[in-house]
Parts: sequence; C-alpha cells; structure tokens
Amino acid sequence: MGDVVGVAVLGAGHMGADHIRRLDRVVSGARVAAVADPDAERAKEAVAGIEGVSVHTEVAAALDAPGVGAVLVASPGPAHEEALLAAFARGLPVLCEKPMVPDAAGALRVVEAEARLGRRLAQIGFMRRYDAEYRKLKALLDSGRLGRVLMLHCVHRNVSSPPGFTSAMLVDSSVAHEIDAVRWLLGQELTAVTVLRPRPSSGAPDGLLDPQFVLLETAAGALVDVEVFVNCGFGYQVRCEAVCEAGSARIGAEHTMLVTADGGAREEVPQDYLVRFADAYDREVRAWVDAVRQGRVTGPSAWDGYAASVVAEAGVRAQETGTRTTVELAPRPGLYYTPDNP
Ligand SMILES: NC(=O)c1ccc[n+]([C@@H]2O[C@H](COP(=O)([O-])OP(=O)(O)OC[C@H]3O[C@@H](n4cnc5c(N)ncnc54)[C@H](O)[C@@H]3O)[C@@H](O)[C@H]2O)c1
Ligand SMILES: O[C@H]1[C@H](O)[C@@H](O)[C@H](O)[C@@H](O)[C@H]1O
Repeated sequence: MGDVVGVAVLGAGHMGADHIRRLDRVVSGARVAAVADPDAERAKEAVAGIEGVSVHTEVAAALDAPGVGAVLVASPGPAHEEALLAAFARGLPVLCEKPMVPDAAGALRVVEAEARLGRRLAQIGFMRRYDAEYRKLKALLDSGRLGRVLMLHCVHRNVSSPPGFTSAMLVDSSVAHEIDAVRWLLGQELTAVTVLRPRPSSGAPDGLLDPQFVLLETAAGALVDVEVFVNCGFGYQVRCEAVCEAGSARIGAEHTMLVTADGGAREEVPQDYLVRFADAYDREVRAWVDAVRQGRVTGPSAWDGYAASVVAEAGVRAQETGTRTTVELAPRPGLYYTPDNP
C-alpha cells in the first residue's frame, strides 16, 4: 500500500459532511486534506476538530492545496462535470457522488475526457453495489440457481424530499440508484422507460409529482418496476424482489430489530439513507481509498454514470410526455470493457 491519501472533499452538505467524518474516523489510509464549499461556514463546521485541513470556497484552490492526492465530489449534481474535468486535468483519482452528471450530454463529455486520458480516474458513488444485501442478491442471480430473471419489483421511499427537489429528480437523482443497481445485478443495459403516476400525495410539496411508478425494460427482455415515493413520511425503505424462472428472492424488508412488548410487535424503520446504507458507504469509500493507494480505480465507472444519466434523461422525457421512451447509448469506449463492466 502507498502513503496515506490526502483527499479534497468538494461540497460539505449532508453527504460531504458524512464522507468527511468517514475519511477522518472510519476509513484508514486516508485523511481530509482540503475542503471546498461556496458556503465557507458550512465547510468549516464540517471539518471542525480535524487537523491540517485547508478550507476553500473555490474548487480549484482545494484541488491545488498542499497534500491533495485524490478528490471526493459531494456537491450538487449540476456541479459534478466541472469538478470531474478539473480532477482529470490534474490526474487526480476521484470518487464522485451520484448522479455523475445529471444530463446525458455532460455525462458523455466526462466519459470522453477520461477515455482520452486512456486510464480510469473516476469511481461513481452508486453505493448499493457495496451493500451486503445487494451483493448477496447479485451472487445468487449470478449463480444461475433461480434461472433467468424475469422481473424485478423495486420500492424506493424517502421520508421527505429536501428543499428544491424537483419532479425530474425523483427519476434522475432517486431512481438513478435503481437504474444502476439493475444494470449491475442483471449485467444488461436498459432499453426503454415508461413513467406513470398516481395523483400526488397531499404530503408532497405543491407541484411535486410524488409518487411515481417507473417501468424499465432491459436488453434481454426483463421488466423492472420501481415505486419511487420521496415524501412518504414514514421511513426510508429500499426493497428489491427478483422474480426468476425457478424462484424469487427479496431484499430490503428485514432491516432492524423486532421488538415484542406490551402485547404487540414493533420493527424500527430507518429514517434516512445515512442509516440504511451506513455500511455500504463505509465499504464504498474503503474500497476507493484502498484502490487509490495501489494506484488503481475500481467500482462503478464513468461509463456506468453515463448510462444511468441517459436512462434517467429518457425517464424524465417519459415523465413529461407520458409515453414509452427508448434509450440510445453512445458507443462504449474500450476503456470501459473491464471485469467490473461486463
Ligand atoms: N449516495 C447517496 O445515497 C446520496 C445521498 C445523498 C446525496 N447524494 C448526492 O450527494 C451530492 C450532494 O448531496 P447533499 O444531499 O449532500 O446536498 P447538500 O445540499 O446537503 O450539500 C451540497 C453542498 O455543496 C455545496 N456546493 C454547491 N455548489 C458547489 C460547488 N460548485 N462546489 C463545491 N460545493 C458546492 C453547497 O453549498 C452545499 O453545502 C448530490 O450529488 C446527491 O445526489 C448521494
Ligand atoms: O440524493 C438522495 C440519495 O441518493 C438517496 O440514496 C436517495 O434515496 C434519495 O432519494 C436521493 O434524493
């Protein structure tokens, strides 16, 4: 293993602050060397008590700060393209939160820039690939014991959406996780999207189309339905059931302790992703740091980020037009034919 990696964290909001804590206290082999956020107070608060961190309001200043050898991008999606290209220009490995770049044209520019470098620098933050339950499901499906997958039924519920969350973001920020998980679980590209919606919940902010029902079609003819409901009010729930030719398998239902008392039984429901996927984020960042220290980059690639953005963009069009929308991917550069990306 190489030296301890100095990481510049871009964005010190919910995710950025949690990753800063993780780099500082959970994952060995890395340290937070710099942080950038236009909100300097937020950045200072996120690194309070951590020694040797420089605080910046400009991304470039953080990337060029002494001791920086890698970048973790946790700014809002629309800021990711610029951050990724700036990291590539400096030859810095980068872990970029999802969505890699929300619009497909911008995502393709990132893929093309990395392909021109001729080596991978980016890992995309699709942390479900590091979740123990998802990994177990993938191993079972890969084993062939249940035969071919015919359908996946997915549920993705958040207690509430943050301010500024739009109807499009239900697809390109939230369902982005299912889009990636399905591509990874089945090893197939997605070919078409349809979005239907019931009447909006009265618990959703005015004008937000929440919940939605997203139907994905895969290249080999499987169908995937996703209920996405980001103001359900009662808990953070992520479920997936695979229905196969010789059996079915379900993850995500049994997550916490079942308490039986006072003549009843009660199961706690996690209230957010930081609880439900805590172990997955730890494993994701640990895998990234370990790879960086060995001079490698593994995990979900910029191609995976691009493919997710194309499908999500088709989903947003499908949401607006109410029609089935097909997905067209650009040719995949040779760089992305690796064991991680079948
Ligand atoms: N993997 C997951 O489960 C997961 C969970 C939550 C959020 N996310 C992703 O993480 C990213 C951040 O989300 P969040 O919930 O932390 O948002 P947030 O709004 O809480 O924080 C974003 C922070 O970035 C700062 N910022 C804005 N523009 C910036 C720029 N150009 N450079 C640096 N910082 C900038 C903002 O001031 C803010 O402090 C998003 O891409 C989001 O989709 C992923
Ligand atoms: O940015 C968040 C994050 O990606 C969560 O994992 C997801 O459950 C939310 O719906 C999304 O808004």
